[in-house]
Amino acid sequence: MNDAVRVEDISVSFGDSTVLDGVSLRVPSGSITAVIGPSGCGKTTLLRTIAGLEQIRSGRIEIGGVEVASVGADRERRVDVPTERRSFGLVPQEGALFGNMSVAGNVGFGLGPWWRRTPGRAARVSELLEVVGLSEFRGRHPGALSGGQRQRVALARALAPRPAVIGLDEPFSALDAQLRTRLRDHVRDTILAEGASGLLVTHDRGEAMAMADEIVVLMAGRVRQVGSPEEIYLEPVDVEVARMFGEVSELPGDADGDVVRCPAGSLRLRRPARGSGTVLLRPGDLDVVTSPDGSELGRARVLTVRPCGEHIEVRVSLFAADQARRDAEVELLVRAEPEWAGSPGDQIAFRQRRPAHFCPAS
Ligand SMILES: Nc1ncnc2c1ncn2[C@@H]1O[C@H](COP(=O)(O)OP(=O)(O)OP(=O)(O)O)[C@@H](O)[C@H]1O
Repeated sequence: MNDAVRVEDISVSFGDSTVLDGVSLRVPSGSITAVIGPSGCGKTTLLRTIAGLEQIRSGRIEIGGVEVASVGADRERRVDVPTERRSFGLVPQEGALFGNMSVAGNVGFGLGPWWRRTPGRAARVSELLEVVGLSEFRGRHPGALSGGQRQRVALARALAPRPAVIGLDEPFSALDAQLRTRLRDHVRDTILAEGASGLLVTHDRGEAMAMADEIVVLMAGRVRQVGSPEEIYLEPVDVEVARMFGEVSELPGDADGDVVRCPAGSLRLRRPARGSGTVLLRPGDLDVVTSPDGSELGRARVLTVRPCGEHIEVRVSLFAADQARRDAEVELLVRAEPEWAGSPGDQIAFRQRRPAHFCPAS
């Protein structure tokens, strides 16, 4: 598959400070890649650099198979295609629409200045308003739209000139949770149906996991991990990435091939490993045993019970093997079926439901 975006080993600095340090990533054509990372890790800078709004100090960038930026090892700038000639449509944070133009005017602006009579301009604007479901709002001004509608106008404006790639910068951060969830699917479907690919930057793991085919974890200007949402959730490269992608229990362990010994017992591993390190358990990795059948790993005391719809999340405390060392108590998250009726203070048995993930000590 061709890549809609290919970023190779780019570095970007502001004065003395290096904000992106040897970053590489790709967006395969017809897919969406999300870049996720904590505030200040360089997400917006990365998007602006691909768009041509910041310059690289080294590396190279290709969009739609065309080299748009490149700096050689000798630091000589070889290629630097201006923003408007890169096939990249940027949807900035909170849309950044023109308040004095109508919805149709904003979308048409994506095709170039209004006085330029691009052939088929009116038809393309109508088509896009239809696609984003805003045909009846074409004459309105952005001030009279909801946050979600404004984002859809911003997306239509970015899609207007048929770019190879749409870059989305925290597109839903100003919207409420319900609307955010609905718009995710709509935006993903629209981008792909228009034949474009997407590069989403966000700090919201739910957004990245719901929208992206591939996730790039960026930390302090460097790529820490690249993988599918499932890989990053179940096999994070380290504890920091694991925590970023949801609740996780961290236990010290000693791995020996397919098995790791830890305070929760001897657990099967997803991948063979050796030596000491940290066992990372997602809530769905262990579950509460309601009818004992010999597969139990151990017993624990219930601390808290949290119903989550499809299942119940139960925080438990393991009984320290050594009764003299009560301070060695370990907390774990386990999952129970919705019909389970336990409460804090109860004793439960638990078993392993899914192989565990292990990060060797570095
Ligand atoms: N034009 C600039 N001049 C100097 N420093 C800048 C400039 N733009 C960004 N920075 C710095 O670069 C770093 C990365 O900023 P960037 O906005 O890319 O991060 P981010 O991951 O998008 O953060 P957030 O999630 O908070 O938006 C920050 O330390 C920021 O202060």
